[in-house]
Amino acid sequence: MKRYTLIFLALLTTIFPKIVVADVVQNIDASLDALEAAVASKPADVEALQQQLKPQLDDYSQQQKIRFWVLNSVYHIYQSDYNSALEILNQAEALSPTNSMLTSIYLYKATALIGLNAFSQALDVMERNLSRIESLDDVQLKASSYIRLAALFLEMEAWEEIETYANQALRLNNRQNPRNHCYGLLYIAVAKLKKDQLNSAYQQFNDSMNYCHDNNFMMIEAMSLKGIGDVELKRGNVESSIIFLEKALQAYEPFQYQIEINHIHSLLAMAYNRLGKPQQAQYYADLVIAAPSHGINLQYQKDAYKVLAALSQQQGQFESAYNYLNRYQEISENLHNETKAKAYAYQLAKFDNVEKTREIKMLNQDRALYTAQQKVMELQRYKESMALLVALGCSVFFIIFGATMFLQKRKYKRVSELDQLTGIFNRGTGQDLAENLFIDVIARQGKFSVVMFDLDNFKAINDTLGHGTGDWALKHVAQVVRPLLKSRDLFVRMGGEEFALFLPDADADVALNMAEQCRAAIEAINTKPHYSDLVITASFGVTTNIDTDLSLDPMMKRADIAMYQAKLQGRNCVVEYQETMSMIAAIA
Ligand SMILES: Nc1nc2c(ncn2[C@@H]2O[C@H](COP(=O)(O)OP(=O)(O)OP(=O)(O)O)[C@@H](O)[C@H]2O)c(=O)[nH]1
Repeated sequence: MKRYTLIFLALLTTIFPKIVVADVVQNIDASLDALEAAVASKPADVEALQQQLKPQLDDYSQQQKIRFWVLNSVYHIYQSDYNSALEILNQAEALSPTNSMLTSIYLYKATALIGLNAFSQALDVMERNLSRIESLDDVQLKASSYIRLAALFLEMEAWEEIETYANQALRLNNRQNPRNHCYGLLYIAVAKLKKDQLNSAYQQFNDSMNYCHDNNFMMIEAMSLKGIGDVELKRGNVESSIIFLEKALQAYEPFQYQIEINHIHSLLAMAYNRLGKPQQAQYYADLVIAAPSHGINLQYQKDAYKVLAALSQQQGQFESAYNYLNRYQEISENLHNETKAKAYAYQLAKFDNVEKTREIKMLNQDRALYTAQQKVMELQRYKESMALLVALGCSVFFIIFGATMFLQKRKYKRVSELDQLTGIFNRGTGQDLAENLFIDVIARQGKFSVVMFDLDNFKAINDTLGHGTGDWALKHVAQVVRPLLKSRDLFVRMGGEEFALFLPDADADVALNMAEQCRAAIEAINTKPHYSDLVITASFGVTTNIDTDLSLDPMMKRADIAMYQAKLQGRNCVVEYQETMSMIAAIA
């Protein structure tokens, strides 16, 4: 049994919640309570109890089964049968234990592994448990788990870790659970004593002694008393040391905690020897030597042999002094080697573990770096695709914008080219287009005719029926003329109530025919539904190109003269231009 295993196992009662549900459950729990008590204090009864309980296992709930197996494993740990303990704990772990029970299973596993000096594996288990503990939401469960972890580090004599986890537990526990607080204070005190921080160790033991006394944790109070006695002895306050050690001895009486009692005996032997009280020193030293010579007892027996050697020397019994010293030397060497081996194994395991942690940390850093790089690349890709998207969007926008602009422009161009009232070409555009058409025709030496017409008495329409009626008439004139034209013919509103037709490839007959058709169509406009008194007619002047015509100007002039002639002839008629008409026009 390792030095502090008993302290750790003393925590056992914290791990099993007492469940009171039904009679059967209660009976099973009561049996398990009995087994637990036997494991802790009556090892002789354990096997019999186990044989009694095993046949009923089928009636157990899952958690009761787990409790049974864990108690079983603890018994094996007490018996130093660590391999069996590990086997049973693996069995219990596979049964889906609760969080609290799983913490116990891990810690008992670590205890068993420490027992086997498998420090690296023990640390592994403890690490695994630690990461589990850290993710627990239940603060109390977390605090209890830290306390048990500190107890396990006590077993490994890892003083720094004890302080770390005990402090952690105290902080989380926040004095809520007196047991956790009590054990936390004790562990910190032991760590300080082992680190030779005697003043703070004294203070800490004092705190744990008072607190544990007030909260009825008598065994921890007894351990604290022993701790103070130990500190006082180391500080040279021998009388005070004896007072505390005697008190501790008394406090341990009810528990019959033999290993602890042996320790106190060895401390008292040393204290009385230093105080110059050989009889008492001899008495306590003999008690220690009488205890079984194994495990932690050897540590105490070593100290006792040293005291006995000193006492023999004082009494002049040099031979026995020599023998005691030899024994002392022998145990010292063994313990030293064991301690050295243990410290070496532990440091190695710790180093391995630190290395592993460092490696994991590095791997995590690499992973973080890789993830960051991926993110940057993703961002880059995102940016690129965004840029592409924006470029594409811009292109689409500009295409749409361009097309819209083009259409708008075309629309405005057309609007600007057209007469708004009638929808046919206005004078400017119509004349330009007609010029091009004319050039094209004369280039081919073809015929080109111009027809000009003007609505008759339009002023009267406006004056009598209003401008609206005038507009209506203008629109309907355009409407009836347009369908009569060929595709290349141009229909132009020259201004007011005057229109022109530019007819490519049309000789005089074609043009006259066209003019006549238009005239008839205008005259035929049905005005009745709207304006009963309205009659719309137009006078037409027609001319066709001659060899001297190099542009439309002279032709338009001639068509205009012919149209004037049509007005003169009584309106609503078609007149072809004649040479003589120029002279009449000139006279007029
Ligand atoms: N309702 C309307 N009237 C217009 C428009 N443009 C010009 N006019 C009118 O057309 C009339 C032209 O009158 P005149 O030049 O005297 O000729 P007319 O009355 O047709 O007489 P004749 O040509 O001799 O038959 C004027 O009263 C103008 O105001 C227009 O877009 N709408």
